[in-house]
Amino acid sequence: MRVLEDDMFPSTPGKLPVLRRHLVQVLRRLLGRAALGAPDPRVRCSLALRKRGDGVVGIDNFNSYYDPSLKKARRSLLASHGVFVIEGDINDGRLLAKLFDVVPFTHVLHLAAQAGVRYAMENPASYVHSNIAGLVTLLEACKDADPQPAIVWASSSSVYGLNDKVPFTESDRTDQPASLYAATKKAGEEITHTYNHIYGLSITGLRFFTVYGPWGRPDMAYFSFTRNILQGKPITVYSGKNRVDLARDFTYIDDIVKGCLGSLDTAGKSTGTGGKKRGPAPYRIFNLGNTSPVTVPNLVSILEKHLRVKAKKNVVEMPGNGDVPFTHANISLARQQLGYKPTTNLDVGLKKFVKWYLSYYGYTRGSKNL
Ligand SMILES: NC(=O)c1ccc[n+]([C@@H]2O[C@H](COP(=O)([O-])OP(=O)(O)OC[C@H]3O[C@@H](n4cnc5c(N)ncnc54)[C@H](O)[C@@H]3O)[C@@H](O)[C@H]2O)c1
Ligand SMILES: O=C(O)[C@H]1O[C@H](OP(=O)(O)OP(=O)(O)OC[C@H]2O[C@@H](n3ccc(=O)[nH]c3=O)[C@H](O)[C@@H]2O)[C@H](O)[C@@H](O)[C@@H]1O
Repeated sequence: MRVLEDDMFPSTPGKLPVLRRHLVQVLRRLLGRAALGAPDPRVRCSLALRKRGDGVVGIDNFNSYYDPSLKKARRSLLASHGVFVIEGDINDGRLLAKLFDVVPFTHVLHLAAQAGVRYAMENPASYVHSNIAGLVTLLEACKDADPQPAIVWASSSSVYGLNDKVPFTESDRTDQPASLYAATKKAGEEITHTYNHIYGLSITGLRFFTVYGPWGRPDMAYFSFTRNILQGKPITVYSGKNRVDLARDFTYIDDIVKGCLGSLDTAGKSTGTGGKKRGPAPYRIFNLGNTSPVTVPNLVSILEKHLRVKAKKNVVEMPGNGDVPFTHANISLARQQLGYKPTTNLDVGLKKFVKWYLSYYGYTRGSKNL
């Protein structure tokens, strides 16, 4: 669905005025209060915002990092709830400028990125394209917009890198990234700080900790393990040095959504106009984790229980591929300032994921395929 084609937004007044007026009317009707984001924090945040009456427009380039049909299915789900997702790249400054020209966005929830820690060794340029160049293009559009929106965006727990002080606290050092992905997210934190400092953009960076759940990302361990286990294929379980288990502070999508909405609601206004700062604006960074790390072998056991299938495991020592041995969030700051309180443990969250997975991919319990 290409709802908003580039040429539907003439910069010359008078060109296609009727279409433009019509679009403005449609979008204004839909957008009481708008958030520009991509769809799975994206899908869930968009739906939660729509449910409470906010208007939402998304943008996604539907790249093929993983199966684009899943991305398109999310878009259909969103469309059925009145959320438009424009097919476009955040590096397209003209498209963004025209969008901001038509819609007075109050907030931007920026979740588009090249995600994945290990893929950065295969395709480093994609991280620079989306997480650095794309971020700057988006910030330029926000800085020039009138009104300037408040920005909430996804950083990553990976910025803690080789930090071994647990739990990870926002003030801990983040200058030892273990992957290019982490380095681009850390760069994003510095870049957004600059736009806050010079142009008065209100910025909130959220360090998500290994997010999982329905409609999630097929490249992530919980998702690819599920696929392989159901297909009878082996899974590779990484371990640390001397076979120490790796652990993650796995965080359920609905908890992340609550943190995102809490951030949007407390963001505070941007203070610039005409590309000039008129006063100080908030710059905030929060951990959004679950605060109870689980080892990867435990993740596998929980999946086996809900799938009712035994995994074929190959345990190999973690290759030097950008992984870190463990993550663990201190969420005191988010609790105090956003009212963030995760409530879903990994067992409950994976049960919901497995239910969605079986239904989405057409498995029926008791039949030949399961
Ligand atoms: N899932 C996690 O565990 C996790 C943890 C920490 C941070 N994050 C961050 O949260 C955000 C959402 O992550 P996700 O897991 O839903 O990933 P995802 O890959 O499912 O979502 C990112 C979306 O952005 C789109 N995109 C990428 N580059 C783009 C570009 N240049 N222009 C337009 N669209 C583009 C992709 O097509 C994709 O649909 C990302 O910023 C990610 O780095 C995720
Ligand atoms: O929290 C974050 O910031 C990061 O969380 C996840 O990264 P990661 O924790 O590596 O998530 P997975 O790829 O799902 O891996 C989870 C665990 O399983 C392990 N794993 C992964 C893949 C595999 O085949 N085998 C395996 O044992 C990893 O080493 C890791 O310990 C996301 O993929 C990143 O985009 C995100 O930024």
